[in-house]
This record gives sequence, structure tokens and C-alpha cells, in this order.
Amino acid sequence: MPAPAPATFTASEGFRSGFACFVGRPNAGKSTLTNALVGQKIVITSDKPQTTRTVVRGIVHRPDGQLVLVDTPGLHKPRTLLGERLNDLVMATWSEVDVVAVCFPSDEKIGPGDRFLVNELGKVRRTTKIAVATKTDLAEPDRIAAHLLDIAELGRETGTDWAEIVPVSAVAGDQVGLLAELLVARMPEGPALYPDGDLTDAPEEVLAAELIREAALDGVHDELPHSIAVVVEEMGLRDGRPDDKPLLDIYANLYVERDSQKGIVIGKKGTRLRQVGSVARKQIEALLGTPVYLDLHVKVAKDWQRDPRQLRKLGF
Ligand SMILES: Nc1nc2c(ncn2[C@@H]2O[C@H](COP(=O)(O)OP(=O)(O)OP(=O)(O)O)[C@@H](O)[C@H]2O)c(=O)[nH]1
Repeated sequence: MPAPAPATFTASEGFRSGFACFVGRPNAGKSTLTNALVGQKIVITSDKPQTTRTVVRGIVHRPDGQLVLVDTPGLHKPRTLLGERLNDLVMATWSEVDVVAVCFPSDEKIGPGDRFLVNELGKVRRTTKIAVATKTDLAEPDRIAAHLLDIAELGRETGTDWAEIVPVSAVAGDQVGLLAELLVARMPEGPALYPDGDLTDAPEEVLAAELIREAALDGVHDELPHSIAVVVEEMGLRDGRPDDKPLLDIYANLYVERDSQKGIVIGKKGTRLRQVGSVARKQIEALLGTPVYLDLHVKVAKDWQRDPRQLRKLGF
């Protein structure tokens, strides 16, 4: 006979809680989906591939359970030390979570990259796998139907047993609630892992740095997006302000790899940097609910993506 459940468990009988992560090729819509499920922007999104570097947890609160979402970078053929570390991080995360949801954008055909990823995922045996057809607002119904069949076929080819195949649009808000429900249903029974109202456990410094990086990525091209890293050096409420008029001081450095990139990021007479700072400041204010003074400097960290010492300094 099973041991009686502890008294505290009775209150949350039938309640489920656990961890899920979204994976998929770069640009598959993982971060946007995380934000849509959480209901607030906590992970940066960008139309530049591979911009998600930090593992940020989004927390979804529902009457039937709590979902902790772990956002990982995309898996890719590593070319730099950073690439290798990111891949290790992805594999480690897969084996620790209850569900891995693979995102396949509906406006793109399934390709070798997806096959590579699902094959790698197959090595992680115990974790439940769900397929998500993302961005359904960008595809016609018959294209979506064909896409769902392709996903099922990829499952058969790779020996992956999809627990569910769910079409969603994070932008249109279509089927996002259903996806949350299906994910919660796959979590083990247990009490809430985070207090009500907590949307993420990422430190505010990390969230602020990510929002600055997102603003800096807007409108830059080629290899520059991958060369940008942001570190918040100092963050704190300014002394001597009245309680009803707080001001949060944020001192941040934006790192690039070369002098030539510095010029691009700063722009003519500093116009670009001012614009980046202004956009980021508004986003941080919206997220944290406090007026912000943002002090942003651009620095060169030569070839930081290939340098283990620099990588550590930048938090990788
Ligand atoms: N129309 C539409 N666009 C979407 C949807 N979801 C994401 N996008 C867009 O697709 C792009 C990539 O979305 P992200 O959420 O950043 O993708 P990601 O998978 O997190 O990307 P990486 O960080 O590169 O791994 C962004 O421009 C999004 O606005 C969707 O449901 N519909």
C-alpha cells in the first residue's frame, strides 16, 4: 500500500508542477512562445538567429498547476568555444526537465537541422517529448496540415514518440492556452515550486542586460549580433529619493569584439547608442515598474567568443 501523502500535499491534490523547455532551430519562436505562456515579456526576442544565450525561467501559474519554463539557446554545430558551451548547456537541460517541446515553425519546411536536433534529443530517453508547430498565423491551413504530418513522420524516422503534436501561434495567441494545459498535464503531481505572482527567477540584472542586448541587436547585421554581450555592472535604487519617486540606477557595459564594431554600435555622434539606451530604459521600466537611469558604455573585449577567460567574465 502506498504511504499516505503528507498533510501539506492534501491542499494541492491533483495539482501538478514541473519543468519544461522549448527547443528548436534558431528563430523557431521559442522565446516568443515563452513570453506568451507567461503573459509578460521576460525573454528577449529578435529576428536575428541565436540571440538567446541566458537560461531564463518563465513561470506559468494555472489553477491546475505550475509550469517552470527554461529557455535554452538553439542547438547548432559548434564553431567557437561559446558554441560548445551552449550545446552542453542544452543537453544538460534536456535531461533535467519533465518535458521538452520541440518547435517547428509552420512557415518553414522541416530540414536537416531539425533532424539533427530530434536525433540528439532522442539520446535523452526519459524526458517526455512534445512537438509544437509554431507561427501558424504565417501559414495556410493546408500547409499547416502538411507540416503536422511531416512532424509525425520525423518522429517515426527518428524513433521519437511525440506525446502531443500541437499547432500554436504565440503572436495571434492561438492555442497558447491549450499548449499550457497539455504541458501541465505532463508534469508530475506536486505543490507549486514558486510563490504566486513570480514570473521568473532570473536576477533583475540579467533581465536588464538582456533587454539592453535586444535593443542593441535591432538593426545590426552580419556577424555583429553574435559579437554583442551586455553586462550590468551595478544596479541599485538611488539614495535620498522620496519613497513615491524612486529611481533605479543601472550601470551597464556593452561589449563588442573589435574597434570597428564599437563605431557601428555607437553611431554618428552617439545617436545610435542613445537610441539603444532609450529603448532599453523604457523596456526595463515597464518590466520592473520603476523609473530607471541607464548609464551605458561600449567596450571592446577582443574576440571574446573564443577566449575562455573573457567568456567567464561575460557570464558564460
Ligand atoms: N508571425 C509570427 N511571428 C512569430 C511567432 N513567434 C515568433 N515569431 C517571430 O519569429 C522571430 C523569432 O522569434 P523568437 O521567439 O525570438 O525565436 P527563438 O526560437 O527564441 O530564436 P533564438 O533565440 O534565435 O533561438 C521573431 O521575429 C518573432 O517575432 C508567431 O507565432 N507568429
